Amino acid sequence: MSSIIALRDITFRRGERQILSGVNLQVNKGEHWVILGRNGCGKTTLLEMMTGYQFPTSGTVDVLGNRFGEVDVREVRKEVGYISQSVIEKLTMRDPVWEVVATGEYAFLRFYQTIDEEVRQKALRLLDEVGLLHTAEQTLATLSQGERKKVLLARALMSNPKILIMDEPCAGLDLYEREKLLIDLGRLSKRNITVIYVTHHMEEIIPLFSHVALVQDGQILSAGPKKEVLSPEWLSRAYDWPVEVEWADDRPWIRALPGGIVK
Ligand SMILES: Nc1ncnc2c1ncn2[C@@H]1O[C@H](COP(=O)(O)OP(=O)(O)OP(=O)(O)O)[C@@H](O)[C@H]1O
Repeated sequence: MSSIIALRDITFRRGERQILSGVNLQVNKGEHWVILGRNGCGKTTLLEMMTGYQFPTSGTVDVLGNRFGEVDVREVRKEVGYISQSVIEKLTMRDPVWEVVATGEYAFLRFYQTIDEEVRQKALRLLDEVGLLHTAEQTLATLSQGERKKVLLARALMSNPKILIMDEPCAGLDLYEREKLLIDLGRLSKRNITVIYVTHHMEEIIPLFSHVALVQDGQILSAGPKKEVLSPEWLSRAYDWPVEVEWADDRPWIRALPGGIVK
């Protein structure tokens, strides 16, 4: 099995604060992972290790066979799509939607250069795939939160990434917008792409996902095939709260039990 991402013996310190310790996580080809854990446990920091935006204090990070620290991280990043609220905040709300998507083709925003017709057509095709072709000429500002997330997905796919990393893409979406976005994410199984997904909501773990990592206080509490990891025992430990898990439509649904803290 070939490794897409391998984090080995990672520790990450910031001043006095130990943010990650003893983290080992391997993502293989054909797997799609969800990372879960309480606020502040280190999920986003783990994603930053994978994208090379942070370097570990000790340990190694290999992405697509490249060891960070030994290669030009910018080259590796071309193969990695990233979707998060911070990416939306960097986009210009006054730009037409098709142009926002098209700029995903380039490693930088090309304010002063014209976009090739070929690139424009590809952007329109991807917009069509997420059901937003009719918005192509509108400005990004006129779209709903859910539509903006879909634009971000189309934009991330412009560069044909091998890995797609998503940090809470469904945050703030209503049930309708969430389900529509999840349908688009489900279609990623047809692409040769590895998905890494951070969320606080178990019901977003659609059948696409094969594996789950539970993070607690900067350590991996449990990691492996989703049905093994998403047990009431592991989840109750990860969230310090007793829970029950029910599977419906191959998605886990969680019920928090009354009664409080598990220790
Ligand atoms: N620059 C920094 N300096 C010190 N501590 C930091 C810094 N950045 C993050 N941290 C700490 O590292 C811990 C992990 O942060 P991280 O953002 O990875 O958590 P998270 O699991 O993604 O949280 P959330 O679910 O709330 O988004 C937090 O306790 C945070 O306060």
